Amino acid sequence: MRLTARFHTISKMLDFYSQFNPSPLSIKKFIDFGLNASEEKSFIFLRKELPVRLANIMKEIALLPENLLRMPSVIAVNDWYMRSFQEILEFEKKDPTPGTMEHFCNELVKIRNRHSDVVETMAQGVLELKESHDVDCHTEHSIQYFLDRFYMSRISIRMLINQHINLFSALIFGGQLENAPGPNRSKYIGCIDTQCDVVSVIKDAYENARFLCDQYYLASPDLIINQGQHNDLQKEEYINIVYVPSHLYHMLFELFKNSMRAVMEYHNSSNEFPPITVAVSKGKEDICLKMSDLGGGIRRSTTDHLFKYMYSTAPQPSKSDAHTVPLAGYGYGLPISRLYARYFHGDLVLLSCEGYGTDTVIYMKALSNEANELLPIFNKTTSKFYRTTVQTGDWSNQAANIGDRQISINTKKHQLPQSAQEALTRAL
Ligand SMILES: Nc1ncnc2c1ncn2[C@@H]1O[C@H](COP(=O)(O)OP(=O)(O)OP(=O)(O)O)[C@@H](O)[C@H]1O
Repeated sequence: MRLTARFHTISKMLDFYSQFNPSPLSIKKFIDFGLNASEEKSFIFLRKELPVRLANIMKEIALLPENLLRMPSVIAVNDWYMRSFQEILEFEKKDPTPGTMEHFCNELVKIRNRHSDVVETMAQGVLELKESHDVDCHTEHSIQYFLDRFYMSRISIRMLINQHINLFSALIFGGQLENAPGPNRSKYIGCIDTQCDVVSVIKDAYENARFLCDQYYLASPDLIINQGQHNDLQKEEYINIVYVPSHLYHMLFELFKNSMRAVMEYHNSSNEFPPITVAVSKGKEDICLKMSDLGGGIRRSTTDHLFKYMYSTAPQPSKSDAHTVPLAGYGYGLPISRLYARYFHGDLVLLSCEGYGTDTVIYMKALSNEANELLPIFNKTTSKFYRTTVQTGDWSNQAANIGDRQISINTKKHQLPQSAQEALTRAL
């Protein structure tokens, strides 16, 4: 097919599939499906659901600011999405024969590998933009909105692909998780651990972060875990959750790295490093993990920026690092961890006291039927968002309200003369 004709067909298919809303699944649904796993059902579901999720987010890529779309890394990411979208559409009308389903599984492995560097590459694209252009408020606002949705969509697509591959790939026996430790295999349904031992994931993440910390600072803070006494439901020794352990590990590892860095830097003149404490509790609604450090805390004015993709206090990685040190210094640790928490309707909240330390709480839904996927939907509201300019602030600090944060801008409004302002202040 000629190139323009093919482009026309893809864009028609994108229009078609983006009309559908993605179908969010709960952890319970993933489990129920996995227990009576039918490859044919999964194939039929995914050959529609994957193009729907891809098309929904690809329509948003097209709405990004022109400057960003022209960055080489963004062009590369866009190209991967186009290819993967097309490859899945090849199965649109095929009969679910064993051969077709095996081919489908192999294609999913190929797609998963193709997209493994998407986070870093997109981050690189944003850096390329920052280096070559002045980024205005509106562009920054759009990028923040987009990246939250784009990365969330990616988490969800990888979840679907991983479940299918883990359950049905001939290469992974018995549909179990590749790296599940031997005796634990039966607890896994795809990549979900039905009895995920929260404390062992905490210890695992701590040990790996501590390894990095020891290498860099030649010392590291100890870990104290408090659990059980806050356990609202049953006074069991170990708190278990039905969850994706790799997601929990990702969040904890990022938080440990941050806390360790803060503790080591804040107490650099002494040989004593206060421990990091993690409290674990199980309530009726949530399982909560609170990590507390005495690393000197964060300024309140900085806290507003911590979940922004365009902010990091760590040095930016050089381009040559992009494939060797994943995410190092992109400043994506907190925003991506919060997406993992929110993906199944949990959350990640940070509260800091400057001059003292920081508490970070991870919330996870305690009930698997309430742990529903949170997915971005492409619709008129989405398109309108990218077109809307930043609104003029209506508080005296001349700030524009943008979602849950504030950005200072210059308003065009005339100010009262100094004497009138003083008179007004006195009158009040
Ligand atoms: N517990 C903490 N104590 C003090 N400062 C913190 C803490 N957690 C985060 N920060 C500050 O927030 C910034 C952003 O953290 P984030 O994890 O998002 O990115 P990063 O650590 O800079 O880079 P990356 O995680 O991508 O390697 C950190 O650079 C650090 O300055």
